[in-house]
Amino acid sequence: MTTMTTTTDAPVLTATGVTMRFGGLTAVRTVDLTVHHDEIVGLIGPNGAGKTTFFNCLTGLYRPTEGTVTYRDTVLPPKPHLVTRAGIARTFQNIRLFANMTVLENVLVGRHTRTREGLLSALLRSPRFHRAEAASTQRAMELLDFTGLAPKADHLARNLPYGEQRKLEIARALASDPGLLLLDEPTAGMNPQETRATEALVRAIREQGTAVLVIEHDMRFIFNLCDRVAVLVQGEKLVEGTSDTVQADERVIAAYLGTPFEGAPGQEELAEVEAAEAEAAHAEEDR
Ligand SMILES: Nc1ncnc2c1ncn2[C@@H]1O[C@H](COP(=O)(O)OP(=O)(O)OP(=O)(O)O)[C@@H](O)[C@H]1O
Repeated sequence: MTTMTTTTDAPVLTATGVTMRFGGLTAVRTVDLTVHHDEIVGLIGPNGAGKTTFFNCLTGLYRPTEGTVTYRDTVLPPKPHLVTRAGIARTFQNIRLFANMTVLENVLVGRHTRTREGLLSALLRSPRFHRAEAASTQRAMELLDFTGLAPKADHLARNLPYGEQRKLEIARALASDPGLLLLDEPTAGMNPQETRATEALVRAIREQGTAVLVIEHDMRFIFNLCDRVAVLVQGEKLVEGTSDTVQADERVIAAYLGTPFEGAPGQEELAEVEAAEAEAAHAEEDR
């Protein structure tokens, strides 16, 4: 298991020079990013900008071609289970629940990295195993309460409406008691009411002591919620700053937000951005 020394003011996440190449394509290029324990940080950018690839580097699904990822004071090995155990949990862009398991069981699955009981103890169904199981169930129920899903604990995950399935993914991720939660498009497919509820949930998660890094295309969600926003374009961090700074940045408007503003970039600059997006779209088609 990874050992770590925890200091209160160290960032929970420090990504340094993270680069990910797939053959000739550099999906993420020397990206630095920090997240502190009390922050909600947004990661935005056009389709194909490298946001999910960056998440995959942070969570050990990909071994970055270059760079390091540090959780508090520990450099993380690129292994998902070690990253989870260290304190980083995530949700995915496409819902990944166990459809035929109950809501409670799905959260219990997320608890396993925090359960120390070995196989032998489980097979013998020792008193220690029963105590651990009861504690896990209690924690899972607390999380279902927290996310508003407790009344549906016994329902099959596949029978939940879409917005609740997304909430369940968050509850399951929280079951590993993370210090940092990564959310990949948590409001995709949600109606405005569900989106506002998710906003409140993310704030509550931060208030409970878990920092959040969130990828989202809903700009109202991002700018309402985030203390800081980083913008990726073609794999590179274009701008990072407060919501106000990022919204007003001409390069971000040109490359992503696309809202007309005074002193808009010239045709040449816009053509460059369109070409960049077309290139990213071709790369996607070629996958
Ligand atoms: N496993 C892979 N192999 C090859 N290329 C990949 C792989 N994963 C991603 N890419 C490419 O890397 C680039 C970044 O993709 P990524 O999915 O990270 O973008 P994104 O910003 O998350 O996009 P979206 O907002 O559409 O989810 C794209 O050009 C994509 O085609």
